[in-house]
Amino acid sequence: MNSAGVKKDAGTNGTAVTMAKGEEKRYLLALDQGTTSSRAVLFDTQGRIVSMAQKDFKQYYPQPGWVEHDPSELWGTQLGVAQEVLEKTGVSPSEVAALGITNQRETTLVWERETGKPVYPAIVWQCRRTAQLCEAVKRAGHEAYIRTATGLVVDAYFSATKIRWILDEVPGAREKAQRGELCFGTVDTWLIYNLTRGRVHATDVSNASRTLLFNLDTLAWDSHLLEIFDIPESMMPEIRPSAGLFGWTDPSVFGGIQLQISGVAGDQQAALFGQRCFEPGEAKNTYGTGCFILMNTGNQRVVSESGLLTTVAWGLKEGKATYALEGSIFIGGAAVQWLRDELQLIRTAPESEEIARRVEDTGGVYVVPAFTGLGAPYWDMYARGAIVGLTRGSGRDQIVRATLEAIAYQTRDVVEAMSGDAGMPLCALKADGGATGNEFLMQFQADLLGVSLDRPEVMESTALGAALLAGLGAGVYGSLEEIKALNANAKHFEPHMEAARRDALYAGWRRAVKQVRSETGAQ
Ligand SMILES: Nc1ncnc2c1ncn2[C@@H]1O[C@H](COP(=O)(O)OP(=O)(O)O)[C@@H](O)[C@H]1O
Ligand SMILES: O=P(O)(O)OC[C@H](O)CO
Repeated sequence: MNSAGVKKDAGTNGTAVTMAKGEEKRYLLALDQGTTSSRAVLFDTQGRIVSMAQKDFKQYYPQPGWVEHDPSELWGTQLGVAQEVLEKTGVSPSEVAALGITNQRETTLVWERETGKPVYPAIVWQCRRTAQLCEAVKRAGHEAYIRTATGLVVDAYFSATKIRWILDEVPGAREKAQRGELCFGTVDTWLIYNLTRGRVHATDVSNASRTLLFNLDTLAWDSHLLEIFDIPESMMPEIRPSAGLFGWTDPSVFGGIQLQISGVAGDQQAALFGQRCFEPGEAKNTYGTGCFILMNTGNQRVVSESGLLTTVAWGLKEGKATYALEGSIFIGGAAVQWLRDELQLIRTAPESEEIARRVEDTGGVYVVPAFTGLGAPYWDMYARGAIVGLTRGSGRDQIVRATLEAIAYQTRDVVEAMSGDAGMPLCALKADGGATGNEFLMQFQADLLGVSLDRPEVMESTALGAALLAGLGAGVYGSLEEIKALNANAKHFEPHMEAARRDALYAGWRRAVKQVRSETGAQ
């Protein structure tokens, strides 16, 4: 590790910056710009959390199905927490070796290149306003090309139709874009632009791979896709590896000190990196409101037969990428919120664990939380939730337990699809996210998959991933092996369930899912 401060780094304009002798660069600062809050986490170079700060910001729902964020609030809250975490720990920015950025993905911003003024609010990944535009793109026969080139599906989730919407609907936007006066960016790009006071317009390969405009083979913007979505190439940021120098923060940002931004990745990919899933077949599941499962597939871009997404996990060198398969589950921890808020069977989320443990099993009860349809591998948007297998003896304990188990069953559905697509079995699962506090769920998950599950001590995998990428990009770490060797204490859950019981339980889940499928989805 190179933490002593006598090395020379490339400065703002490629000039050499020499650190003062004896000045220790002992910290890495991660900015984690999420869907509901901005966080800053300060790590030491061993990957341990020193301190963190978090601030929520407002969600805007201007019409049913529309979701927006205020770009100045994203930047303002993110800057605020970054400054706060340094102030409250008394760490000087000069002790920070590098800054990493991770972010909610796909969310789309368009601003004026010269002034930095957004032409419209940020259109959030959850926003459905461009669903019809997606239908039109499919009707025009572009679906097969898009799926092959991008590894994604034609859906309002991704950035391309959101950019197109802004160009079509904001008066004057298309003309300005054609004159090269507008910049598009996902949230990482917006933060980099502001941190460097407009000097850098760039993104990393993992974020680029979520736009529907990026070609997974050439690792560049795809001119045919830009044509399909009618987006001028001049708006697009430069694409860089996830680790390496993006630029230096403006002196005005951190009290006269310039920090190098040297790690950038979308939040799910950063979590995969933070969990050190560096080998093909290694996977992580983030158990939050929904669940996001990513499996490293190495330098092989796997085309899914089961509707999973192919995405760039990260790129560590120009022209190179590590790929991943991604499957998302719409309702994960949200099912526990439903138990608490709608059914009022529990008072707090952690209470679900104690209640689930009161019974040996659910007595054949399955909860299928298809509240908003079923995602991968079913893709049945008309399926709806159900509680099946009720008997006279079924009560609160069984329903609570079955709800937690449903999170594990859905994970197994995705993992099976992934292993089939990738032709490689899952070797172990790394877990993070709020619901991993539930040890009943963690053990049941290991049992149901028949593989071990690790829950790291440092729960902030996303921020850690950004910090480690930044450390790698800044030369604090020399290799992935060095990162792997850092202390990564985890609680380990070994599978204990017999295979016959595991299979019988899972078969029951598959039958329950069948019962909730819509006629359209079941065909
Ligand atoms: N002990 C617990 N048992 C089960 N679910 C939990 C527990 N603690 C939190 N959760 C669930 O985890 C989710 C919050 O996790 P978090 O990672 O903060 O989500 P997000 O980042 O999606 O907002 C909530 O849906 C909550 O119901
Ligand atoms: O901000 P999060 O953690 O909800 O993550 C959002 C995802 O990146 C959306 O694809």
